[in-house]
Amino acid sequence: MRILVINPGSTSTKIAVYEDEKPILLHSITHSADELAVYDAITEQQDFRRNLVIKELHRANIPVKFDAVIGRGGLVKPIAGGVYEINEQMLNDTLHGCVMHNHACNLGCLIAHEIAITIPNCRAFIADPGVVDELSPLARISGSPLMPRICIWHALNQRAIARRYAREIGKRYEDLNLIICHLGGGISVAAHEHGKAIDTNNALDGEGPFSPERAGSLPAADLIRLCFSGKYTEKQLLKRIAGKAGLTAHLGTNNMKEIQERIKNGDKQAQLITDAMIYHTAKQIAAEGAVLCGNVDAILLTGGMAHSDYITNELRRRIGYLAPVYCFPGENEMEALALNALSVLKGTSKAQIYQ
Ligand SMILES: Nc1ncnc2c1ncn2[C@@H]1O[C@H](COP(=O)(O)OP(=O)(O)O)[C@@H](O)[C@H]1O
Ligand SMILES: CCCC(=O)OP(=O)(O)O
Repeated sequence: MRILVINPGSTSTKIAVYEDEKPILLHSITHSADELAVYDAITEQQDFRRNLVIKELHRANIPVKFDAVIGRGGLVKPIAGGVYEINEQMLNDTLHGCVMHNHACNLGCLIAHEIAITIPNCRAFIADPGVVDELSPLARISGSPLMPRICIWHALNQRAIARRYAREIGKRYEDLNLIICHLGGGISVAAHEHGKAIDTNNALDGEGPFSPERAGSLPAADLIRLCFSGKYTEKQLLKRIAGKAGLTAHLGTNNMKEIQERIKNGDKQAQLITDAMIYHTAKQIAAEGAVLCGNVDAILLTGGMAHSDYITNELRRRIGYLAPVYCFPGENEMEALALNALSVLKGTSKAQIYQ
């Protein structure tokens, strides 16, 4: 079986082709904040990112002929984890959903569908999208009944890393209590209690630590004052929450490798802002420790920034008291998506229907 995997992130587009379990292509294209700034809405990037996928397949001499195309799932309605067949309802909710969130992962479903319909007998899927919702009743309650908490997080990678860690230590994910911190374009920190993510910050909409391109938690009253100041449009202010926020707002780049170079060259501001991001991330990890009443088997650090020894060592210094800390730099998303699609194609599992 040949499977095409498409994973659009806020700072990258990742492409893979699998021949059953074996990757025959793994490729990641990095996008600078400037390159993406020309697009008003994320959905406007569909042609640009689809063309990158097709170009890469041509470059690698791989014909556009697959048994399935699977994309990173978008921000549709809150759903249970698992594999979903892409359908009209999902496409519609991705494009015009009542709670449409502007994030690159929405393109995963749109591009997977767009490519799959050009290939005879090719199925199109998504798996474990960022709206997988397993929050506990307590976690849903915020201080305002007008705004209950919801979660938008790196469900796919967190679950894949959790299962990988459990396998490595010879245990079941369902028997462990884990705190997993994904350090990507956004940062999500979740408390996994016996295989369920019972609490996580909303990594997109302004909750938790700031990140390469997210503001994280902000002073709410100041935000309201800014909204009514007449100085900004709604679109501009939403960009200040996700897109032109966090490291991008403070330092003009979402690229942590570049920021580390600046720090090496003595840039004190870059050092201060990076340290602040680590500080707030550590606080979020400690908060998830309280969710698990301190019964934490391990803390797992993953995502692109987990490649940085400076960041992981500083996090370890601050939260190592809570549980042993292990690093899984990068992500396991491409393999997780491919194996999810394969298991449906082989009939080992069934694709769920999005409604
Ligand atoms: N080797 C590395 N060292 C430090 N930071 C890195 C490294 N590789 C990637 N990053 C940073 O990780 C962040 C992106 O993480 P990633 O998980 O790929 O994000 P996304 O999927 O959200 O696009 C960026 O800030 C990027 O610069
Ligand atoms: C969909 C929310 C998870 C997230 O923040 O993803 P990125 O780090 O890829 O932006």
